Amino acid sequence: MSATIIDGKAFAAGLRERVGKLAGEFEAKAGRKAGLAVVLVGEDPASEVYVRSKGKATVALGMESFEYRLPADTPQEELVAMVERLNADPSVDGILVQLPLPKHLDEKAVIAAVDPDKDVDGITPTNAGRLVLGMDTLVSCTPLGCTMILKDMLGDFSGMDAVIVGRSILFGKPMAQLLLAENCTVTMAHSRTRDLPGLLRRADIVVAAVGVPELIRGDWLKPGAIVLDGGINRLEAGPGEAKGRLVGDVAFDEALDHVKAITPVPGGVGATTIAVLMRNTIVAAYRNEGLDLPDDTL
Ligand SMILES: Nc1nc2c(c(=O)[nH]1)N[C@@H](CN(C=O)c1ccc(C(=O)N[C@@H](CCC(=O)O)C(=O)O)cc1)CN2
Repeated sequence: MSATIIDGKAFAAGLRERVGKLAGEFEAKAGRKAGLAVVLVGEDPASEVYVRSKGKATVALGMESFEYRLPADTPQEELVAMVERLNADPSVDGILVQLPLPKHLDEKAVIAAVDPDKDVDGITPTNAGRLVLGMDTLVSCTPLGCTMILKDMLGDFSGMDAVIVGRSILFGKPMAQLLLAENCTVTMAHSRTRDLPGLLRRADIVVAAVGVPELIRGDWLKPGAIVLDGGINRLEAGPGEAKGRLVGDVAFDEALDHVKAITPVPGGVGATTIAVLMRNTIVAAYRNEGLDLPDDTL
């Protein structure tokens, strides 16, 4: 079987174009640009890259970017105080605290300090609860990107068996809620799951977000499955390589022989994350100004 390789970059480009138009219309209506504040604590190299890309994308789409870089030893109270200042700032529509935070910080308490109306990560207790209750809310970017891709590909996927590997607050848990809302039969697998190959062999949809390079082998997958790989794992650099290769949680080359469609790494669901963040920011901006979003294309 020759699988379709799902192009996350093309999906992201289309979404960015729609967000850019809405950002221009927002500025004309509100008399100001929509604004996204990103807070980075410490110097994790991957986080630095993501934060820089978020700032660039925000500006490129005609929105305002506010970037805050705090030292790795920032005390909890200082970080929470910064979040509270951003909550009160009317030029800020979206707030994102880049994760992971340094170990001494209480991640859950910091997230809980974000105003749910500005929570463009969709992970405050209020927004996580709203998602569970099936209410309209801001939703974590990568799982929302996965759901948008599935809707584009399949339209209706009611009744399909979906297995999610990984139970993080940013990915696995919101992904499960989104697939439940689409009437999938959802199973969550994780590090203590006893028979992962057995579960996966029954899955029409597999979403991997576990952070273990190429954990999921091709012959664990049901023929004709759709695989969304959210793993971004950098392998050790080989001889003569400056950097190791990026691979997902699924053994991609093996999977190609089994599945109907699969996202690559890089260029798959990870590549949609920042475009969806832009989408969440413009949605938050319209809502925060009490404006109706002009169309349904987001
Ligand atoms: N507060 C948050 N923190 C983190 C999130 C998040 O959604 N909110 N997600 C990840 C990191 N992340 C954004 O922050 C992110 C991950 C991946 C990509 C991306 O563009 N991936 C590319 C490859 C990138 C590369 O070459 O390294 C791809 O998969 O094609 C963007 C953003 C954790 N933290």
